[in-house]
This record gives sequence, C-alpha cells and structure tokens, in this order.
Amino acid sequence: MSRVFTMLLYNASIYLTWTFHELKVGGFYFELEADIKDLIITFVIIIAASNLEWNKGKVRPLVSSIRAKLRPKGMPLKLVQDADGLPRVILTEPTGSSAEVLLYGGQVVSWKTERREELLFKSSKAIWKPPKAVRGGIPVCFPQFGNLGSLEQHGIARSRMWSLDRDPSPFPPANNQSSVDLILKSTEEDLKTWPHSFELRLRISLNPGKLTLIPRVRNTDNKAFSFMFALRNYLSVSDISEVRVEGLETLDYFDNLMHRERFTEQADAITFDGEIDRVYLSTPTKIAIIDHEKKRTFVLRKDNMPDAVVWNPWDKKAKALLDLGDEDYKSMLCVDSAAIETPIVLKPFEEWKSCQELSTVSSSYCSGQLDPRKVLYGFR
Ligand SMILES: O=P(O)(O)OC[C@H]1O[C@H](O)[C@H](O)[C@@H](O)[C@@H]1O
Repeated sequence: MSRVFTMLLYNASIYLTWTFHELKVGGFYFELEADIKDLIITFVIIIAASNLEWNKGKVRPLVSSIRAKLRPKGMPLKLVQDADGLPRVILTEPTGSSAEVLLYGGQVVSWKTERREELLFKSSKAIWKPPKAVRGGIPVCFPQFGNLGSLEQHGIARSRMWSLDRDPSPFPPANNQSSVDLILKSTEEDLKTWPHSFELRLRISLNPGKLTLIPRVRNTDNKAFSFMFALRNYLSVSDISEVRVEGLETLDYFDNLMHRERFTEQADAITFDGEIDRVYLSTPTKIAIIDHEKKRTFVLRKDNMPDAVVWNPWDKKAKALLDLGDEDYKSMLCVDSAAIETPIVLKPFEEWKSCQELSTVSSSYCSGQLDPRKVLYGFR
C-alpha cells in the first residue's frame, strides 16, 4: 500500500468523522463523542499501518506519529527505580491487584492479589544485577530454551535491558495504568552471537484476578530464522509436596534429567517428591496447578505455545544454584508456556504472536471432577 493511499485513507477518515459528527437519525441529532471520532480515525490508520507493516516490515514515520497522537491519554505509566537501580513499571487495576515489571529482562517480578498476597515466587537469594537473570517472576526465554543451542542458557532476552514500546502494534492498550508494552530489539553485540535481526514485543496486562502476557516476535531481517520461546512462570506455592498439576496426564514428554529421552506420562496428575525437569509436548490450552494447602488453583491458559515445561530443582540442585535459597524449592513450581519441540520459523517481516493468561480460582472449581465445564463439556 502506498503512502499516497495511506494519506487518502487518513483524509477520508477525517472527512467521515466530521460529516458524522452530527448524525441525523429519524429526526434526532446525536453528538458523536470525541472518543468515537478518534476511534474511527485510529481504525482507518491502523488498517493502513498494519498493511504497511506486513508489506514493508516498517510503519512509516508519518503513520506512527499519527497513531501516537491518537493513543488514549489516560494516567501516565508508573515507572520507578528500585534500590538496585533497575527501572520497573508498576501496574495497578481498580480492585487493588498489582504487578511489577522490570525493564531488565522484560520480566514480571511480582503479581499481587487485591489482598496484597504475592502469587509469583521470588528467590530469597535473587541477584538483581545484570548480567544475571533474576530468579523468580516470569522470565522470557528467547531465542533458545535451556542449552538447546549455542547461546547462553535460555537465550538472551532475560538478561537484556528492554524499552517501553511507544508504538505498540497493532492496538494501543485500553488503560495505561494496568497495561504496559515492552520491546527488545537485536543489538550489534547480539548479532555477533545470533545473527538475526528481530523485534520482540511483550504486552503485559493486569485485570481483576488475571495476568495476561502477549509476546510477539517479528523478523526484521532479510532472511528467515527459527527460534524457541518460553514464558517461565515461577509460581508461588505453599508446599511443593501438596501441589498437583492437572492437564498433562497421558501426554508425551522429554525428560531433561534423562538425556531428553521421550516418555509418556502415566500418572493421573503430576505430584512432586523430587527434582523434575520435563518438556510436555502438544499440551492442551488449559493447565491447572492445584495448591491444596492454600486451597488455590492457578489456571494457565496459553495459545500458540504447544509445549509446557515443569521444573523444580528440589534440594540438591537448589543448593547448587547460587541465586536460590536452600529451602526455596519448597515454595516454588515452574510451569512454563513454551514452543520448544518445533522451533518457530519466521520469513522476513513475518510475525509470530502468542498469548498466556494466568488466573487464580478456588481449588474446588478446577480440580478434576468439580470443574463444571469439564463435567458438562469435557474440555480442559
Ligand atoms: O538456572 P536457569 O538458567 O534459570 O535454568 C533453570 C533450569 O531450566 C531448565 O528447566 C533447564 O532444563 C534446566 O537444566 C535448568 O537448570
């Protein structure tokens, strides 16, 4: 789509907006709200811009600046500097739940209920200093998972400084206080170890009882590349021995503790009495992590990330990890949304998008037979 056409669309949208500013319907005049006017313009511009993005891999500066002007002007983002000098964004929503997101690693490090109860695990010995990734929260593993490649463990994204994405694609968030858009772009230095230019975007949105992460990866290179991706969810649990995971039964998995040998899960649900490090394959979109002691269930819903990693280091490995307290393994469980077995391939200017939603419900609702939707419709 040419620039001229974009301008034509833009002018047409302004004309339409003014024409319909006063809309005569059945003899009554309805004043259109300024918001609606903005919405119409935004809609037309975004369609034009999206086309440009798909075709050229770049939004023209003109369209970007118009889009920026039309972005909802709510309260500004709360950006604070913590004691270690790492900038973090504080997300809040009206019922009182909150989340904290570090620009370092693009990492959610806290998610609290409206009663200020922390839902994500943070290591008592976490190192809040580059180049170490912070142990806890939701680190982003990209473009490699674990040591399945030549890059540093779990790739580069979790130990890089991300930026606020001032031009999120395609729609700006509805509320600036409860949502943030981050971006990580390949640097000259990174290109030396992973020679593929990319843009990794992450939208983090907080809603009552729910935390949503939408990652996107765009190939901004002139050749195709492939990558692995994982959102490592460090969930805070009362006692790992009292936790069970439902939704992965009967599935095949690679066991990282057994030289990645392939097995089939035989148990009705996964319970924990020792170290575990497995990549479950072709998993359903919904997995339940049931914490009996807390009477709380985390529900993990994911889209376009077919694998799920389950990791707990248990006592020996915990002691070997410098940034994990000796007893910390008891109060954490990682259940990750991931794309590992089949790496994602992107041609130049193509974009991959996925979504993860974490929510909590009372245990009785999701544990097997008591989930009414499971009983009624049999879906997970
Ligand atoms: O210590 P990290 O780099 O965060 O990795 C933690 C763990 O992640 C994965 O599950 C790997 O398979 C493990 O080998 C690794 O120990």
